Amino acid sequence: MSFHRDERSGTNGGFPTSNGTHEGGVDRTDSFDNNLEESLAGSGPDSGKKFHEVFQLKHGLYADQAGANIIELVKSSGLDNAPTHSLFGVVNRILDESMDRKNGDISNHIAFILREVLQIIEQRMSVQVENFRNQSNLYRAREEKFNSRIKVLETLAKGTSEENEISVRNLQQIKSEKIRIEEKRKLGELNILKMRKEKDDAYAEVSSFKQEFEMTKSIYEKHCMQIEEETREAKLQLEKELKELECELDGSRKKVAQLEEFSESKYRRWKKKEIKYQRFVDFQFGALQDLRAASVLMKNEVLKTRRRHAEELNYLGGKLKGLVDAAQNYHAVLAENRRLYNEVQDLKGNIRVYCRIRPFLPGQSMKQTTIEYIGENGELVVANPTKNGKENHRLFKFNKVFGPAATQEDVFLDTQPLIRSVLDGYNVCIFAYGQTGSGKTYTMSGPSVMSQEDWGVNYRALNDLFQIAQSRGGSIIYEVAVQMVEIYNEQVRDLLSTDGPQKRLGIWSTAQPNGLAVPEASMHSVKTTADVLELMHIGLTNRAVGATALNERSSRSHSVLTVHVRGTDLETNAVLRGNLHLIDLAGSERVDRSEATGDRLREAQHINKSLSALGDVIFALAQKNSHVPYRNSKLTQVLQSSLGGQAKTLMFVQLNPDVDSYSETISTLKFAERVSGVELGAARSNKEGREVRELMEQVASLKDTIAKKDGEIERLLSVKPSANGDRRANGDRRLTSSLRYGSSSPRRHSIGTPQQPQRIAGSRISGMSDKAASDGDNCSEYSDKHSEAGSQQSVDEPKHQRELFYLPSKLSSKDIGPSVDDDVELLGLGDGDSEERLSDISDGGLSMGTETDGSVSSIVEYTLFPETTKPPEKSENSEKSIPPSKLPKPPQQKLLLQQTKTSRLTRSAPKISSSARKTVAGSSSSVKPTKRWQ
Ligand SMILES: Nc1ncnc2c1ncn2[C@@H]1O[C@H](COP(=O)(O)OP(=O)(O)OP(=O)(O)O)[C@@H](O)[C@H]1O
Repeated sequence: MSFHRDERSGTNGGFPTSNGTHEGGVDRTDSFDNNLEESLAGSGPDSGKKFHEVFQLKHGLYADQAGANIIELVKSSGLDNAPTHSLFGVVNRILDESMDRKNGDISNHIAFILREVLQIIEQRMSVQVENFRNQSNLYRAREEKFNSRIKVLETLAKGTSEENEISVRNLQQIKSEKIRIEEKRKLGELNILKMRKEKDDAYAEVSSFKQEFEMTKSIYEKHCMQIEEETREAKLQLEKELKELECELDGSRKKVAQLEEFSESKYRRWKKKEIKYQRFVDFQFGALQDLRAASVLMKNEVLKTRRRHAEELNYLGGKLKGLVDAAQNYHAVLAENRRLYNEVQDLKGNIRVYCRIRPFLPGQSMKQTTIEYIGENGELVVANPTKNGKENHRLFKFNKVFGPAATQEDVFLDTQPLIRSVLDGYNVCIFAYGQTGSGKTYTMSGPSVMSQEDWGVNYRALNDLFQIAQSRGGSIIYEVAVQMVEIYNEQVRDLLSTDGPQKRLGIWSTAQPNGLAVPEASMHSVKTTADVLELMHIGLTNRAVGATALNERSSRSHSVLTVHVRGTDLETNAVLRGNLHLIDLAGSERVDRSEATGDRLREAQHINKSLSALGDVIFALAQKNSHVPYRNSKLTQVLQSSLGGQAKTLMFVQLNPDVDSYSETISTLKFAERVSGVELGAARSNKEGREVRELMEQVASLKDTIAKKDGEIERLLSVKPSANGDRRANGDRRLTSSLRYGSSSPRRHSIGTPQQPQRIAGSRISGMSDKAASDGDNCSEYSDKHSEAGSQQSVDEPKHQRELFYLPSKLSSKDIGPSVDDDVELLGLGDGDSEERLSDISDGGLSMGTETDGSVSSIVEYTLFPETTKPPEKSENSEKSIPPSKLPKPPQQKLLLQQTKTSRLTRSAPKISSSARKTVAGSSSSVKPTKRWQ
């Protein structure tokens, strides 16, 4: 549907203009459009404006073409002024688009526009109809007017013909005019009809618009309702949330209120405090002022006091200097004390032999004892109760003899001094020797570690060591570590190894200054006795034990516990190193008596061999041999650092009093007797320091001087003519002897100095065993010389039975008397060669004191100690030797003092003084060579 101009006629249908005149042509057509536009505009500028405003408000929402057109239209002329056909065009487009889109939102606005457009069209239509009605009335009025004129004119015509003719012409004109108007009227009516039709069509179209609009509206309303519903729900939700928020807000408000209240109260409190502090500060300030004043006073006072103190300090300084000097002296005195202490130990002898007799064990009460007498000063008389005869009794002398009743403590009391020496930097070796079951383990370890009373030397020694170390803590800091090894079948095993004693260990070939003979053996630092107990428990558990006929749990190995002590002097930083070897030797019984065979026999052979080597070493040391056969057994290798001129040695000789063990007892005692006669030289502390070096140098120069003088004397003596007679020669020799061994000369020599031995070659010198002969080239060389010397000196004994005698240091030829001089001469003491010969006594000249009949095994022939050897006693007991009248009188007067019978020294000096007797006392009372020495 569209409104459009009649282009063909170019008219607007002949409608009258608004001013009531009939205007033809173009003007009238334009006036229709103008009227229509006017009518649109006439519907009210307000409505157009309103419409325009609505679009102004909403135009942002219309992005479609229709909206754009409308906007364009409204912008250009306003809706009210828009031509009707434009309006219809707009309406058409809107409807087309709304049909396509079905958009509720757009339809709403379109509906609004359509309503506006339709209202405008209706208004225009009604205006048009009104116009047409007015025009029709106007035409009717004109028609009536013309009709009245006609009547007038007809009247006039009748009056005059001329006038008539004019009137007729006018009339004709009027009639033609009338016809023309009539035509126009008819055309107008036709136009009206046409317009009415158009109007009906427009109405129909509008109604369809309305329907569509209603539909769209209902959809839109539904949509709106839905939106409203959603909005309501959202609103409810929001209200709910709002309420919650309000609740929270209330809570927060309350909290804030509380906080505010709290902070308010705090603020009040702080305020109060501030006031209080302010007062306090004011008060303090006041006090400070007072103090300042007081401090000024004090300062003055202090200055005065300082001056006074300085004076006093000067005074005290003077006094303190005296004290420091005294303290230094104190240290010197302490050192001197220690030196003297060790000197006393030295004087007691660096090798000591204690004999301990085991009591009979439960069940042995009926047994006969071999112990006849135990003297106070170390005498021991043994006898075989099954045999009679005076010669059956034998007297031995040791440093100490502990009877069966002696307790562990008694034994340790005499051992204790050596422990202190370890802390002074000496090497100490304590070992127990004796046949199986004689109590070696009992003495060294004790029967049980549970009670302190039972503790043996080992535990007590270490306990003591810790105590002394602790008491010296102020001046010397000690570190103690232990190693424990076992020598079994000539194999060294670590008893404290965590892997058990399986691993064989190597040992140093030469003695190490740190005493570490077995470097591979694990070293365990110990701080308390408890540590030691724990370690020794492990060690004893690991120790190899085997069963023998003599002792069910007899140890068949040597166990060596080595305690390494390192002390650092806090004042001088000097380092002291001492080692303590505690050895529980394997049983020394004869192989044949132990009924050993197979493995046991092999064990026994190894044990015998190592004990024999021990004896060899001790005696090689005694003789100051240049070669000491340490390497002949693992035992001597391990003990090397503690068996020598620099060490102190203590041997426990363990005896089984049972008569069945008599021969073992004798054998053991002979070995011990031999050892007790050995002088190893003065022990030397392992103290590293300038002092020691200086002393060494001093000693060396002294030694040179003495050697020179000795040489001179020898030379003088040798040039003296023998014609001076024996007596004179004797006198010279006496002089020599006196020079050499005079009572004023010290018996022991200074630290580590290889001294000329103070000894006399005896009439019998022990032979050398096969084993010993094999002890290196040196040994054989020495043995040859030795044999030669022996052959020269032996007078009434077989060549192979040679003996070595020692003259006590304080025993001068003068003391002994002429007869002793004779002996000295006889023994070749005055002969320069004698020294050499003495030192030539081979390493192998000694052996363990095991007796054997030689029938069991050639290995046991290592028993090399000659029974006839008579070493002099060298300990302090020498000086306290028993006078003949006080010699022990064993019960039943069984003891026969036969020593003079076989001892050359005593035999040739029957009236020898007590000091000479002590030599005798130190040897066995009965001397009889056995086939072993052949
Ligand atoms: N002085 C003593 N007092 C009491 N009992 C002792 C004493 N000496 C040793 N015994 C006991 O004698 C027995 C043997 O002692 P022990 O085992 O010490 O001998 P051993 O010489 O070490 O033997 P082995 O050579 O087999 O090791 C043990 O039962 C021990 O308790």
